[in-house]
Amino acid sequence: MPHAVPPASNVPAVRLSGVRLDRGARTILSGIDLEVPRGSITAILGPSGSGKSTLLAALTGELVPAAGTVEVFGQPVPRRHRELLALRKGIGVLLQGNGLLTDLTAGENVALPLRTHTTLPTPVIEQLVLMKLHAVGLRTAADLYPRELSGGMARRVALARAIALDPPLMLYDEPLTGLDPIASGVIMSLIARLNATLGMTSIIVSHHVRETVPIADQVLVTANRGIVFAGTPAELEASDDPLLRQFLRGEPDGPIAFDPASAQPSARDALARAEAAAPARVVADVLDAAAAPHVATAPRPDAEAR
Ligand SMILES: Nc1ncnc2c1ncn2[C@@H]1O[C@H](COP(=O)(O)OP(=O)(O)OP(=O)(O)O)[C@@H](O)[C@H]1O
Repeated sequence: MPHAVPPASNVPAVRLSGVRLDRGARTILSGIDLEVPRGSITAILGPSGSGKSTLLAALTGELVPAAGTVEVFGQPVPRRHRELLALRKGIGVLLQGNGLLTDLTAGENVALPLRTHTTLPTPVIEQLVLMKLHAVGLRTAADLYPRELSGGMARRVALARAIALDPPLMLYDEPLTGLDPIASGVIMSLIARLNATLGMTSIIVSHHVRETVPIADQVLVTANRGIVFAGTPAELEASDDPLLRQFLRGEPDGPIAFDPASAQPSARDALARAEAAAPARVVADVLDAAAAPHVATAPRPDAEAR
């Protein structure tokens, strides 16, 4: 399979070189050079409309760059449909809308990618489903329907489904939208825990600066059609760049031209919500109560089966 991940390699999980991304006639991002090391967590922050989701779309091949190259695990993102599908099997995606099918139970939702993309026998799939639900602290929720789940539980089921095929790369687009502070803390802890335990690489697009930055190894900030910051959380914190300070403090005036038309939850709102975030201890208690002592890992279906 062209996009099987080499078992041990120094090739970064993601590499963009000289990338320009257009939407129609508009250039959304240009001159993008970045590397995402394997095993790391990268947070992509930035004002509304600055191109964070567009960047993710380039990684999944949904958006073809107008210039430059995008590589995932050392392979250029293909354009041919068949090869693109193979690539996408190795990329788990969690979107803010969850995308759970309402007439299927939590377990059936998690089983969906396994049934679609593998030829594993049903008892094995059932076992894998339980392991994935166990990994997000919801083993006992297998028979519940989405309407019977809280927002936080539904997000965790969606996460279990996103990791069903053991993707080496996970993309999260606003994983905290609509969640209360405690559920947000649980999700962020799970993302960090799964990344470490399952040996994945994670990229998180988020407005939730305070919750996202602490679990990140690398932070990227998009603004003004480019990446205006790439560094560690400590470097972000220490930066006195007026543009970054404006964004992090949610100030409306400054070097970032906020587009009022696309002013969704402003950075200020996001920071205000983040201020109310649950103390880490509460989050840890919830996780400990919900999750098992360790995250179960599933045997990776072989490349042919996927
Ligand atoms: N499918 C599309 N077709 C045309 N324009 C698009 C499409 N998707 C996004 N855009 C435009 O591209 C720009 C960047 O959008 P994008 O969603 O990448 O920003 P973002 O930083 O993720 O924003 P937000 O934080 O509000 O989600 C916006 O002006 C948006 O209107």
